[in-house]
Parts: sequence; C-alpha cells; structure tokens
Amino acid sequence: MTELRVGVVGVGVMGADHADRVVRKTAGARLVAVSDADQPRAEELAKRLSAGPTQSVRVVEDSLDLIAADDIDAVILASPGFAHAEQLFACIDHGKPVLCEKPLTMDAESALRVVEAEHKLGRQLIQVGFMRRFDPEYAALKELLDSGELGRTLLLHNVHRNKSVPPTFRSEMIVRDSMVHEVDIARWLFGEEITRITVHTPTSSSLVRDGVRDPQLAVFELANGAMADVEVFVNFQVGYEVRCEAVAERGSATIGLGSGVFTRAGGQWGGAMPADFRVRFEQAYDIEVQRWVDATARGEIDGPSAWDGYAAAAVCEAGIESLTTGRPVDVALADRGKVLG
Ligand SMILES: NC(=O)c1ccc[n+]([C@@H]2O[C@H](COP(=O)([O-])OP(=O)(O)OC[C@H]3O[C@@H](n4cnc5c(N)ncnc54)[C@H](O)[C@@H]3O)[C@@H](O)[C@H]2O)c1
Ligand SMILES: O[C@H]1[C@H](O)[C@@H](O)[C@H](O)[C@@H](O)[C@H]1O
Repeated sequence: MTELRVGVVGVGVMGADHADRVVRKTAGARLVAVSDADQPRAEELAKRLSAGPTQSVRVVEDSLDLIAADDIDAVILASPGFAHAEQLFACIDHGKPVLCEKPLTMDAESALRVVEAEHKLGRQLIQVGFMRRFDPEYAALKELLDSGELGRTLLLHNVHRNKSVPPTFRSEMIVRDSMVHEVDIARWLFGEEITRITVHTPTSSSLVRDGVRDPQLAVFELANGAMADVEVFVNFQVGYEVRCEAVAERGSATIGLGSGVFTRAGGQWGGAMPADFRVRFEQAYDIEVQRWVDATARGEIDGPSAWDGYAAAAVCEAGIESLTTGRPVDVALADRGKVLG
C-alpha cells in the first residue's frame, strides 16, 4: 500500500500533537507539509520533525496552497474554528479527505453549507475530530448500552473539567469548543438528535475574567424523550476530568473515574489526574488518526461525519442563545433526508 501523504494546517497545541502522531505512531501515513498563520511556529515544528533520515517536512506559507498541493493526499485541519469553513471548502474543491478538528465551523448555517457542498460531490471527505468516540472507555460504554443488557438508556450525567483555558476563552466558547464534545457524545450514545438545550449559568468562579460564565450546567433533551446533563467547568484549577454516567432501566455505568492508579492508603484515597486532554485522550487520538488514515486509503471516512459536525453546531448555536436567557431553546435542525437526499 502506498503511504498517505498528509499535510497539517494549524500547528498550535493540537496540530503539533497530530503532526507528531503522524510521524511517530501512524502506520501508512507520512507527514509532508505543515502550515500555520504563525510562520516561525511552522518552521520550528518542520525542523524538529524533519530530524529523522527519511522524514522531510516542508512549510507552506498559505494553508490554501497546502490543501491544493499535488503531493498532499489528505489534510488534518487543526487551525482555530473560525478558519475551518474556508479551509474545508478548499478541501472539497480539491477533493482532499480531511480530518477536521471540532468545531466543524462557527455556526449552523456555514456548517450546513459544508454538508451540502460535500454531499454535492457525491462522496464523504470530511471526518470531524470528535475523538471521544475512539476512546476505549467511551467505546466500551457504547457497546454495553447498545447490547441492551441494562435495558433502555434514560439519562446521561456528564462532567467536563479543564484545569484552565487561555484568557481568550469566552462564555460562548465554553459551549462551542468544550460542551460540543458532550453534544456529540449524547447524540452518539443515544443514536438520537438533540431537540432542545438549556444552558444554566450558576455563580461564576472568582478566578475567571469578568463576564465569563464558568462553570455552566446544560440539559439536552433528545428526540426520544431521554435527557443528558453536563457540567462544563474550564477553569477547575486541579486537572483534566471527563466523566460520563449512563442511567438505564436496569442499572448504570460510569466511565472516566480512574485515570491512572487509584489508591487507598494512609487514610487517603485518590489517584493522579491528567493535566490536559492530550494525556487523557492520547489513545483516542491515536486510534482516531490511524483509523482515519486507513479509511482514507479505502476512499471512506470512519468516524463522525460532516452531518455530525453540523448537528453539533446547530445544538451549540441554540445553546449560546440559551446561555444569555437561561431559557430552553429548540434546536433548528435541517431535515437530514432532504439535505442528504
Ligand atoms: N479534539 C480535541 O480534544 C481538541 C483539543 C484541543 C483543540 N482542539 C481543536 O483544535 C483546533 C486548534 O486548537 P488548539 O488548541 O491547537 O489552538 P492553538 O491556538 O494552540 O493552535 C491554533 C494554531 O492555528 C494557527 N492559525 C490561526 N489561524 C490560522 C489560519 N487561518 N490558518 C492556519 N493556521 C492558523 C495559529 O497560529 C496556531 O498555531 C480548534 O478547532 C480546537 O477546538 C481539539
Ligand atoms: O478545545 C479543547 C478540547 O476540545 C478539549 O477536548 C476540551 O476538553 C476543552 O474544553 C476544549 O477547550
């Protein structure tokens, strides 16, 4: 099998991690080029990753040129969400498969245009980076719930805490960039769309910037009547913590309790907490990128689709509206059958 020649756009925290993953851990793929609005950052990474005898990574100044390049078979998009729409349309124009970090785009309208443009092409090129679906714990939970062993799933309780986030992180980003993971997980575990969302804003931590609502407490209502709640607290100070408990008719199942060794000793109990998502979800990212590379070689995607990215964007848009009023907001979702015909 020939190697998939990959280009990475945006090499900040996540893009640099993915670039390194392609070089060191992913079979059947080769990192060919990187691009970043911050050129020195791209130069530095390319130099570091070109160190091996067989690896030569070049820098392409303009991300659209990287996407168009003849020697790039597929793209990993890890630029900020505001840059995704233009870069996704370029991938569609050039027929390049793309693993696009969440969020797909910044709003439901542009996300739907992406879905429609891909659909017009007649094949799926876009996979969205909802990597939790590849996390072995989440995958085991899904398998258990789908087996029916516990009966119907009725409720999900989620906790999503980051140690801290950059100062640019506003209240809307907590919905669009962080809560979007629970939006995807709820849709995926239930296999149902979310029809209504309410975002409550309890007292904010005194450690966050003026006006930022953190933590947030959201309730999702699903088409089948099930519900999910999530606490998102992105300035938790302690570490990275992601938990999910599913409550079903004949029992419940919880994941995310024991990252690392959980000890009971010397009158204390507890374990280590990962500092961030790169540690907690390392295995999920590895599996995600490997399966994306394998599927791309077959001309397919193997994970969350552009529709999943759009549906999440529509829920987050309603969530951002609810954030300001505290009232439930119905999700306006296009008719899937009509869009994908
Ligand atoms: N799946 C996950 O768990 C996860 C984790 C972190 C971030 N993300 C997502 O990954 C993306 C990047 O986030 P990050 O934390 O790495 O941000 P970051 O700020 O660390 O990196 C973004 C990089 O993109 C560059 N950039 C800005 N505009 C650009 C443009 N138009 N074209 C090319 N490069 C551009 C910046 O210079 C920066 O180097 C976001 O969509 C974010 O939501 C996903
Ligand atoms: O962009 C990041 C990323 O998506 C993480 O997985 C999430 O935990 C953070 O809250 C978010 O800021």
